[in-house]
This record gives sequence, C-alpha cells and structure tokens, in this order.
Amino acid sequence: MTERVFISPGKYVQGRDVIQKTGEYVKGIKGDKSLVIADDIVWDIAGNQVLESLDQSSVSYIKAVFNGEASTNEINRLVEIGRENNATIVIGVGGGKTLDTAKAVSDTLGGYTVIIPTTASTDAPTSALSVIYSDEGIFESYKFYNKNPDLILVDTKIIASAPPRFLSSGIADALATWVEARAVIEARATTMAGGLPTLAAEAIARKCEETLFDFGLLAYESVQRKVVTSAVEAVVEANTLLSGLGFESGGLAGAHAIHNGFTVLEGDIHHMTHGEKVAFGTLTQLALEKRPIQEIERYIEFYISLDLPVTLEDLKIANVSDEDLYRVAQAATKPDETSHNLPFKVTADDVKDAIIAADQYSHAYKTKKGHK
Ligand SMILES: NC(=O)c1ccc[n+]([C@@H]2O[C@H](COP(=O)([O-])OP(=O)(O)OC[C@H]3O[C@@H](n4cnc5c(N)ncnc54)[C@H](O)[C@@H]3O)[C@@H](O)[C@H]2O)c1
Ligand SMILES: [Zn+2]
Repeated sequence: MTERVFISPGKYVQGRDVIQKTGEYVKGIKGDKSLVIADDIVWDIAGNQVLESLDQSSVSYIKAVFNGEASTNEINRLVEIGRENNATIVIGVGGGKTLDTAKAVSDTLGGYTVIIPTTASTDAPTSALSVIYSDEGIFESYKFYNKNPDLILVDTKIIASAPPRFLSSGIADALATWVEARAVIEARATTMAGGLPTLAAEAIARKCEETLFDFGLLAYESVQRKVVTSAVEAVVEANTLLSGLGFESGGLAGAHAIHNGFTVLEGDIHHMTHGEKVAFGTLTQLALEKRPIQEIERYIEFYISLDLPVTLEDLKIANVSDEDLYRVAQAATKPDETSHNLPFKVTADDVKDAIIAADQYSHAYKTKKGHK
C-alpha cells in the first residue's frame, strides 16, 4: 500500500438540545421515510424526542426496538423491517452497538444514515464500519462500508445526563487513538480507511490526546452533576469526532486487538464497557512497545483519576488462569488482527506476558502511591 487515504462523515453537529432539530436536518432527504432504531432504555431517554422532532418536520417514520447485540441476526431482522416499510433513511439512536447496527442496516438498504449517540462512550458514531459480534457477545469481525454516516447529531445535554461511567469509557476509547495511530504511522501499516495514515489523521489523533489530558477530568467531574460545560463540549468532541476520524484514518494496533481478545472470556468481564477493556488494552500495548515508565505511569494515573480499570482485578478477572490469558492473546494475534500493525512482530506469548506486565505495573504504581 503506497497511497494515503482519509475518510470522514458528511456532517457533524454537536451542541445542547440538537436532538430537537433532527427533523430540520433530515427533512427533504431521499423520500423522507425513516427507520428509527433504539433500545428500550434509549426510547425513553432520546428516541421519543427524535420522533417528536420528525413529526414537527412532517418526516414519516417506523419505530424499531434494538435487541442489544450488534450481530448478523439482529441486523437481518432490522433490515427486513426497513424493507417491508420502504425506509430510505436509517436513524440509529443510542450506544455503540445500536449505532453499529444502524450503520449495517442502512448499508444493506442503501439508505441515508443518521447517527444520534446518547453517550460519548465510544468513537463508533463517525466511522464507516461496524464491529460485529456473535449473539453471545464474542467479537467476530469488522464490517466495512463504502461511505461514513451522512449525518451525526450529538446532543451534549443528553450525553451530560448519562451515567458518568459512559464518558470515562469514551475517554479511554479515545485515549487509545493516538497510541494506536502512532504505532501504525511508525509501521507504515494500513489503517481502517484502507490506506496509509495522512498528516490530517495524525494531527487529529494528537489533538484528541491533548484535549483528553487537558479537559478529561473536568468533563468527568461536570457530568457527575449532569452539567454541560466547555470541558464537556471539548471532551465529547474528542471522544466522538477526533477519536472517530483519528482511529479510522490513523489506524488501530494493539489496544483494540487486545480488547477483542478479552471478549473470548466468560464471566463478569462481559459487564465491563468497550472503553474499559480498551483502557487495559492500551496499557498492554504500551508495555509491549517498551515505553518508558514516565509515559506508562501518566496513563495509569489518568485512568485511576477517571475510575477506569488498570489491573486484571479491576477488569473482574483477578483469578484468570494462564490458559485463559493465552486464549485472549491468541485471539488478539489472529492473522487478521490489528496487533500486526505494530512496528514489530508480535506473538501470543508476547501479548500474554505484556498483559501480566501491565497488571503488575499498575499494582506497583498503586502501592507506590498508596492507592487501594
Ligand atoms: N464501529 C466503530 O467504529 C466502533 C468504535 C468503537 C466501539 N464500537 C463498538 O461499540 C460498542 C460499545 O458501545 P457502548 O460502550 O456505547 O455500549 P452499548 O452500545 O452496549 O450501550 C450500553 C448501554 O447504554 C445504554 N444507554 C445508552 N444511552 C444511555 C443514556 N443516555 N443513559 C443511560 N443509558 C444509556 C444502552 O441502553 C445500553 O444498554 C462495542 O460493540 C464496540 O465494539 C464500534
Ligand atoms: Zn474502540
């Protein structure tokens, strides 16, 4: 691969109460028949507000309830609902799994894609791909599309009112962006956009990291009180737009491959968020890369301040067996995994040892600083 590729969504809109303008933004697009997808919880938080706004702009819609997993079966079920109703616009409202499902449904229907995240928990909103899982929640594959979502509406009031754990999870997902893009740039590897990283993607990924270290904690404190501050606006943009563009056109490497590896484990780790697993994946990548102690401790300290997991115990797998960790490492180093974008050769043994090292570095740090 010798060419540079940068891709991005059509329009990104962020601010307080923008959800109430959904109808204005969608009106006049391709037939005006929309399929609105949200899960049971999100219908009450935001879905019904979307419908009200569509009503005000006389945009017709069908309502569909998302079942909770971004799986092939769920995508096919929703595609059928869309087909039966001749939907030409697909509006996904909710967390990363809902949004990934909406993108897949819209791609199959050839529709106009509208993404309305109700948390800043991942960088899923802007990308031209979905992460597909089995019905049981085990990572299966990345599904790529010809185009990014057409419109993304980010209502910061709704996001600031969500449980703070979602924002910290999104910060963790976004903190991986520069760590992984840096590795991809060094390796001259291929990004999720299908080419070499551009200078634009590099600049965006760096700005993402800078914004998170500057404002992440202030934003996390703001959402404890459910208020929209300039720190919240900055961090929501970093988690969503900067991280989304940065990871897709800057590339993924170790942190996400290790996250995907963790999904093979049974038990309580399944209740950890995507971002929380990515936080530990990032520490593992830093350990693999031979980064200096000052850098590793900067991340550990920041994660601890955001109540993010830094040890296997924090990930609810304190007693994980060596065999299970090896299974995680094997999954993280499958031939098509992004761990091979690191600028050196990586084996399952390397990953397993780096996981244990990352755990130990965090334990040592906590002991040194008197953390529990
Ligand atoms: N496609 C991409 O580029 C990309 C990037 C990053 C992550 N992802 C994927 O995103 C998924 C993780 O997304 P997630 O962490 O948002 O989890 P999730 O989609 O499973 O959502 C978690 C829960 O949050 C609830 N929720 C949503 N908004 C809420 C609100 N405002 N208040 C209270 N509850 C609310 C939902 O009902 C859901 O039960 C993973 O599948 C991951 O692989 C995809
Ligand atoms: Zn991610």
